[in-house]
Amino acid sequence: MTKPLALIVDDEPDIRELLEITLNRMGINCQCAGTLAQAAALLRQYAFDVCLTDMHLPDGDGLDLIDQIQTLPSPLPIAVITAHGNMDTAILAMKKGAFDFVSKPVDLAALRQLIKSALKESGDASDKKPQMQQVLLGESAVMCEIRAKITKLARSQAPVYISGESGSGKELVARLIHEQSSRHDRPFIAINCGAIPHELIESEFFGHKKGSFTGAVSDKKGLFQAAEGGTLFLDEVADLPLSLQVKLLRAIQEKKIRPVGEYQEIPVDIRLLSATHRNLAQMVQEGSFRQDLYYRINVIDLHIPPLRERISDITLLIAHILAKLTGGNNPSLSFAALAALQQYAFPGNVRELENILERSLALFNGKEIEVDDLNLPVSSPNTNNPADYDPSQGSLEDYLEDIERKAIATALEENKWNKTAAAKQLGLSFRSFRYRLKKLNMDN
Ligand SMILES: Nc1ncnc2c1ncn2[C@@H]1O[C@H](COP(=O)(O)OP(=O)(O)OP(=O)(O)O)[C@@H](O)[C@H]1O
Repeated sequence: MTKPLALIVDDEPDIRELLEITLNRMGINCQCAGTLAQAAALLRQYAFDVCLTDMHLPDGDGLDLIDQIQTLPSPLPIAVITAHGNMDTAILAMKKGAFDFVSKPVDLAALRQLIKSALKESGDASDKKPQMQQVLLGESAVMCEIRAKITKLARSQAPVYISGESGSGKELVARLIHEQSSRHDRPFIAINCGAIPHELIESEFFGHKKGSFTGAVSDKKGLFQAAEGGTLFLDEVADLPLSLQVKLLRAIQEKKIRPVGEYQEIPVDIRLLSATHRNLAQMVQEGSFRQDLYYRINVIDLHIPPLRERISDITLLIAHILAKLTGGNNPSLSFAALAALQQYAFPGNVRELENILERSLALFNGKEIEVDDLNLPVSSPNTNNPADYDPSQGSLEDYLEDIERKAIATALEENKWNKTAAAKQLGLSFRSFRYRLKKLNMDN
């Protein structure tokens, strides 16, 4: 088996040597460069598996090298070495696509861990990825973009902050990032930060030592350690008490935790993902969420739009949810029921759609799900859609045709007028799509 090859870029010969010896001991061959120009020459000459670079170089900085590596036909994981405490540079580097960072003075154990993860990542890119357990459905342009982003983000260690309304799919997105990452064979630990009593939260996160407080009858590992090597998903991160926010910030910055009642810090290797349906930026302004923590967890921001803003995804979601609930024996939905769902604002997003369909299955006549079976609350019309039906303005048929025309026009536009793709997005066969175009005089 050929040994992996690393590119080390640092202008200080002593550091280059230390890094080279450390990597050689891990069975990794190295090429070293003291400047950006030398690094560029080596990148043209060799196929590297990983790159480790200092930030300050005589002819530029590490960020330039990140840019350069992103333009390679198959970009390799690049990690940056930052000055101690300079998290801003580390964040900037990760925003630009760096895999991870390590701060000076370089902790060799942390460096070895980082290099192992990076090599696993570059190896996994060519290996077969695991079969996905979950799917993020939706053919709207925004959902296609989110899927592409997930694939890209899975290759990095950068903290991702997933925003979006309740039930819009934030946890699903977090699981997908984990499943597609090199950490997929390690734990994915999801914590609902709002569900843990404040007095227990520190011990839940970081663990505790026996006797450190009443009730601590034995040593206990916390969730950070449970997620070792994997991903920690902090759901409802806005609910974290301020006292824990300081400790979390330290854990992220130092990549170390200290269990309650313990003197020694323990290194931890986790990928941090977080989410909330609340407006975290506003909470920072109000002083109820620490600004420094906000910047650390929000290195990459991924926003999931509410379902009412991607109505074209509804048909696909309905088919998927009904198949899941009925084991593939999908009942059909009347046209009016579908139109009613397309008109609905879904304050609870996809989770609410799941609940509505589950309830309707208990109520429908066994043939077709009708509007009444949906039991939709009357108070939440979708303001992204045409106004409520008013019989004085025309027949129901005209009204429904209008909705259909708008849905088709949107799908065509989103798919750059590709009819096959538009039909797929709407969950229609091509034949039925063509028929509708003709019926609505949209086929010219
Ligand atoms: N695009 C999608 N494709 C398939 N299923 C989805 C999609 N979006 C959401 N779901 C499903 O909807 C349900 C709610 O999603 P999820 O729990 O990820 O939402 P959330 O935003 O994390 O909610 P909360 O803010 O309440 O924690 C789950 O069953 C999830 O699998």
